[in-house]
Amino acid sequence: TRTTRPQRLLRAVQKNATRNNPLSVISAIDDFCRHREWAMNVGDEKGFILDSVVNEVSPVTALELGAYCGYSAVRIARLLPPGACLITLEFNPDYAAIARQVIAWAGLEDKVQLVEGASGDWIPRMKEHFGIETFDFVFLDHWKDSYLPDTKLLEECGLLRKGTVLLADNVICPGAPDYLEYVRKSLSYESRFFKSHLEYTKAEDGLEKSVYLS
Ligand SMILES: Cc1cc(-c2n[nH]c(CCNC(=O)c3cc(-c4ccc(F)cc4)cc(O)c3O)n2)ccn1
Ligand SMILES: [Mg+2]
Repeated sequence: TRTTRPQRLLRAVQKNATRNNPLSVISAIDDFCRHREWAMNVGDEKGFILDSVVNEVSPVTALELGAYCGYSAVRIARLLPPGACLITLEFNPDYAAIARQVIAWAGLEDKVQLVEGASGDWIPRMKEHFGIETFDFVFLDHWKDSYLPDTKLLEECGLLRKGTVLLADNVICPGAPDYLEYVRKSLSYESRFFKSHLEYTKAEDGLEKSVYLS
């Protein structure tokens, strides 16, 4: 096929969503993924849980690992208080190019900093490059075997503070067993599982919410 799935997803947004209307962008992507082509966005069911955690935390500084097409960046950024910002890391340049356009269509480019590159390279540079002290909220949605090493890296780089909330997607499917064991056993975290389903399917999945106790 000449176009990629992310390109077809973006076209569906530009066709069916209204500019500067984040909810219409979210709906256009969910409709596309449910009725046209499945794609690995966090989706509407887990997205509702993501929304409730973001509203509870009301983060001023937020980090997302794994932007893909920008769906969860739009879900998060639309709920941020004035002056707050989301930094989202995307490894794949093709995904990043689509995510930038989806975020712009939603009118949220002023609240989102999309950075291309690997989480392991960028996390140690967050403080000096973005002037970030600590993150209030971290959404983990990137390579599942990077969840644990990157969480340890965030700790080591002093980017977590007492009360920082980590929310991890896909802890059942595809799964992040080493991460789950770590946050559930560690005395530095208070962890809770939100049972849900893999986006747009009936397969079991869920989100793990872990509060850093320092
Ligand atoms: C900064 C940085 C960023 C990245 C990075 N950027 N973008 C990603 C994408 C990661 N996401 C997934 O792989 C993923 C997969 C599934 C899935 C797939 C197939 C199935 F059959 C069932 C489930 C479902 C999901 O919800 C997922 O999120 N990684 C990597 C490294 N460094
Ligand atoms: Mg995911």
